[in-house]
Amino acid sequence: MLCPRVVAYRDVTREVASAMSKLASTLAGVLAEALLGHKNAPGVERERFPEGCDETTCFLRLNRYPPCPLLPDTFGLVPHTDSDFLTVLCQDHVGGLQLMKDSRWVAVKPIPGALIVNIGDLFQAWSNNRYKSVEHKVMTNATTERYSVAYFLCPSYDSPIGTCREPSPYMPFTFGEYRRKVQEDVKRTGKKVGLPSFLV
Ligand SMILES: O=C(O)CCC(=O)C(=O)O
Ligand SMILES: [Fe+2]
Repeated sequence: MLCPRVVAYRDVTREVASAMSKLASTLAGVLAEALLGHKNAPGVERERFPEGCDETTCFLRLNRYPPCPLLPDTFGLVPHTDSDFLTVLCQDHVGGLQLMKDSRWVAVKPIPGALIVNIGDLFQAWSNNRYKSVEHKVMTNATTERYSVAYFLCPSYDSPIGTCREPSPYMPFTFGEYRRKVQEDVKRTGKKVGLPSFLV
């Protein structure tokens, strides 16, 4: 039998996941429509976009960043882009998230109750680069532990990512092929190459 505290956490997690999931798919549908210029274009219905995403393929991650008093400027998370369609992020009051804007790192100020939405690599590919996968990182705090919760909107591994309009600057690929290539590139070069590996 689960203890009452575990049950309470599980129920809260379920509620948070369900709210973030609704928000992520609604936003993805709206952003797709904005590019296609009309609702329910052939093969792209707001409720169905992105195809292949459901509760078995998307996931929620709890990030914990312990305080780091000895070394200032330590990464909690190294600079990266997310390998999904989009990410809905909830951060606590501590701060530390930064994103790349106009070649400079900009701190994302925590606002109580606000969610952050980051475009991921798959949306950049599908949109033919109209939407940009944002590079971001997390810096640790010397004295205070930080938490964030991230919901990743991703499809099944066999889902083709496709494009909003041909010709696409990218070769056709499935999410599984993308993930494998990212891992291969990391092993080979020490870092994620991402979409440039799929340019035509
Ligand atoms: O903790 C954060 O604010 C960012 C988390 C993140 O970028 C990730 O989980 O991919
Ligand atoms: Fe991220």
